Amino acid sequence: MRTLVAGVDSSTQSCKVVIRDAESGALVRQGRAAHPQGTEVHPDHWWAALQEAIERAGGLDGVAAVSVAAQQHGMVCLDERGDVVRPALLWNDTRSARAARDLVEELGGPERWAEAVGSVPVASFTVSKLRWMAEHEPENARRTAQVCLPHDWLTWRLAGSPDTITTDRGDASGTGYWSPATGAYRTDLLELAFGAVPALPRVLGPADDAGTIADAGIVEDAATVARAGTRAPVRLAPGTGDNMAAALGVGARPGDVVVSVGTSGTAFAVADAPSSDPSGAVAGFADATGRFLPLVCTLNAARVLDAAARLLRVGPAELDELALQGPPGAGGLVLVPYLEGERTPNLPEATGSLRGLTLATATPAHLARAAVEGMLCGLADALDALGLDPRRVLLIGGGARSEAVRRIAPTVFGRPVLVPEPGEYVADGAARQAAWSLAGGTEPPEWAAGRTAVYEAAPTPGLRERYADAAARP
Ligand SMILES: Nc1ncnc2c1ncn2[C@@H]1O[C@H](COP(=O)(O)OP(=O)(O)O)[C@@H](O)[C@H]1O
Ligand SMILES: O=C(CO)[C@@H](O)[C@H](O)COP(=O)(O)O
Repeated sequence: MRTLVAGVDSSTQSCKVVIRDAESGALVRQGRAAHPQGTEVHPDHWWAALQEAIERAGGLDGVAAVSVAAQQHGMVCLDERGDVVRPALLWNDTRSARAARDLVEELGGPERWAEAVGSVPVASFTVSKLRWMAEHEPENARRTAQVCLPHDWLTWRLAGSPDTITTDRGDASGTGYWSPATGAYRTDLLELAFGAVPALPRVLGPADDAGTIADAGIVEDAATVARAGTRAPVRLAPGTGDNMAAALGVGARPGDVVVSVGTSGTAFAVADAPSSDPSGAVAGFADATGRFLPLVCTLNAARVLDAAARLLRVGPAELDELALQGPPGAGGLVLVPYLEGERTPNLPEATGSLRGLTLATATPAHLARAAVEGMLCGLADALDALGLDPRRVLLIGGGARSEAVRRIAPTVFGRPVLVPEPGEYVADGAARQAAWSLAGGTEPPEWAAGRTAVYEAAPTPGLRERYADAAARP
């Protein structure tokens, strides 16, 4: 009988589960469930969505190992008994913007942070959220005995909430108090931010053992339980942050840049050495293979398309049609997509804007085109900020399902774009990590890569310049 592995992507908008053959990587079954809206969410909702997604994927029957990847940075605080202290503040919650600015100043400037942990904190980082809580909710801060991240918490719940919580290098690198260069916590920075040092998860290596799923870890129907009988223990892999898992899922190699159009927009690359950018644009994360993952993140990606579709009262397919009908450059109409504030550039209080509106550009097609182009201009800036000359640019994430995004991306990026078959690359990366934890060894198992479509088009003259001008003058 073949061995199966399960990969979980507990990201901002939903939880996805894929079940794959551990040896070949072939997809066997999958399921998903929605997460609530909002930038603070009680972790119990993630737990409920995980159960639902597992059920929709046909349960864990035959699965030998599970790995959970999840949205990065979210602050999950637990009390002495392991109960959640308050709803988690997510990566896209910007109330901690001032706390981040204060922390940068208190340590002596952005260079000091980049040197210490590879990244300069912005509102998204866990360290900034902890400072916000210490200042605004002292009673919750006092009750906080442990701090962990979304994937740590879900893995721990699957294990039946044992004494120790675990994490991995990738997710730890998004806290702001763990150094990818030294592989150690900087509890001095946590103390600076929070005024105390709560217990922190143990940082596991890429294919380490994070325990086994407890019987109570998954809700299963009676028939499945009866079929399973005395089931072999289901191993838990370390899990990781969603971008780290995406890199593993898409098989990113040095020389590739991956651009993900999810709730966040990210551009990242696998690197052999740690990075540190004092400008704060590039976060110097660790990856899920023992390497590193310099990454630029925007707060506004696929939801810009959702917002444009809502304004135009159309669905995603019609938005695509409209955007492709609109002229390249949208006749000078520019949408600056700071709908949730922005992280790169660091403008947490910014709002979106529309420039170049004339009688001629006041059409649904121009607006749809400007929305896709504006969102992609933000990502092109992210790509440029990495400072690499990539061999391949791979486009993934929910937004890459849009034909307009796929066809317009090369006109904005000024280079060909490779689009892997639409899929759940974060969950796939987690599944590959689960297979790796079963097989052992120093590298993840080789799984056959799917088909990749190449999109090529001439760059649209003046587009990036008009966007830069509009973004600089909100
Ligand atoms: N066919 C489609 N066309 C355009 N956008 C799509 C399509 N399918 C999904 N999306 C977009 O995918 C987004 C979710 O992307 P996803 O990567 O799953 O997000 P996350 O992982 O952050 O929860 C939605 O906001 C939606 O805009
Ligand atoms: O904050 C970051 C990266 O630093 C985000 O990329 C989050 O990890 C959320 O990811 P998605 O839900 O958009 O995939």
